[in-house]
Amino acid sequence: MLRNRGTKKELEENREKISLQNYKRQLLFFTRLNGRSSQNPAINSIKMLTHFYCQESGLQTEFHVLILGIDKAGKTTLLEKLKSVYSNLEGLPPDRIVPTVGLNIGRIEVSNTKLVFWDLGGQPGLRSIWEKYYEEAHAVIFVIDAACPSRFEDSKSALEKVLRHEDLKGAPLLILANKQDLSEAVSAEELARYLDLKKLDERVYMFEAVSAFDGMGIKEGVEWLVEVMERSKRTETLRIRAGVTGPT
Ligand SMILES: Nc1nc2c(ncn2[C@@H]2O[C@H](COP(=O)(O)OP(=O)(O)OP(=O)(O)O)[C@@H](O)[C@H]2O)c(=O)[nH]1
Ligand SMILES: [Mg+2]
Repeated sequence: MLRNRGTKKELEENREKISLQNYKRQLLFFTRLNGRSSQNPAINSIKMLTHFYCQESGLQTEFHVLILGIDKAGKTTLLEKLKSVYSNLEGLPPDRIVPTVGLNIGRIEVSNTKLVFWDLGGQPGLRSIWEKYYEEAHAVIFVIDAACPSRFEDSKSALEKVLRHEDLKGAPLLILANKQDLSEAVSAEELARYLDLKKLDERVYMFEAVSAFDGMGIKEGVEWLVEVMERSKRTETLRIRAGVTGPT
């Protein structure tokens, strides 16, 4: 009898394992469909179901966004502003922000999409750390001090190095011309002309004029990023990889 009870338990455990495997397989299939718009109502229903399924089971996609740029560009000030704009948390005021040495993390939710920001230090000696985060990043925000032309060259070469890296292949890129509250700041168009980036051809990207001080342009930039990350092939690749190599 004891043995029978054991067998029943084993059977139940097996059944659970199989249904979990099936569920994972279905999820993989659904996530492959997810992000592509379709004329077929059945496909759209599946996509909606997937969204609901993922949310209910805590498997809602979380996007990892790297905030890069040279030192003093305004990355941490931007992160704190993002927290104030999109959550109930009051971000640190600019006068309490110090140069970043390690990593600052910020979590926000934009129209039901969870975003995790990784803000790294931009001092020359710290830039070699950036690449450790590339593989897991869904997208990159590259911040430039638009009011400081003497440092545009440094920003350009740092950004070109980022774009050349294999681990960031296909990652959407949002380039921010920051500090627009200063009268000497150049526009996003002028900055784009100056940078004249050659490696942008096949990448989804956008230039946006922002001020991490007063929040100008931030919502437009972030909402664009969410939209492109949801449709991005890279997101699909990261999802599949997480499904295949994640815990069973
Ligand atoms: N006027 C103005 N100043 C800004 C803005 N954003 C940042 N700053 C200032 O620029 C300086 C650098 O800002 P941080 O946010 O620390 O820059 P960072 O890019 O994080 O620098 P690192 O951590 O060293 O890489 C600080 O004095 C900020 O107050 C902005 O939108 N407008
Ligand atoms: Mg910083």
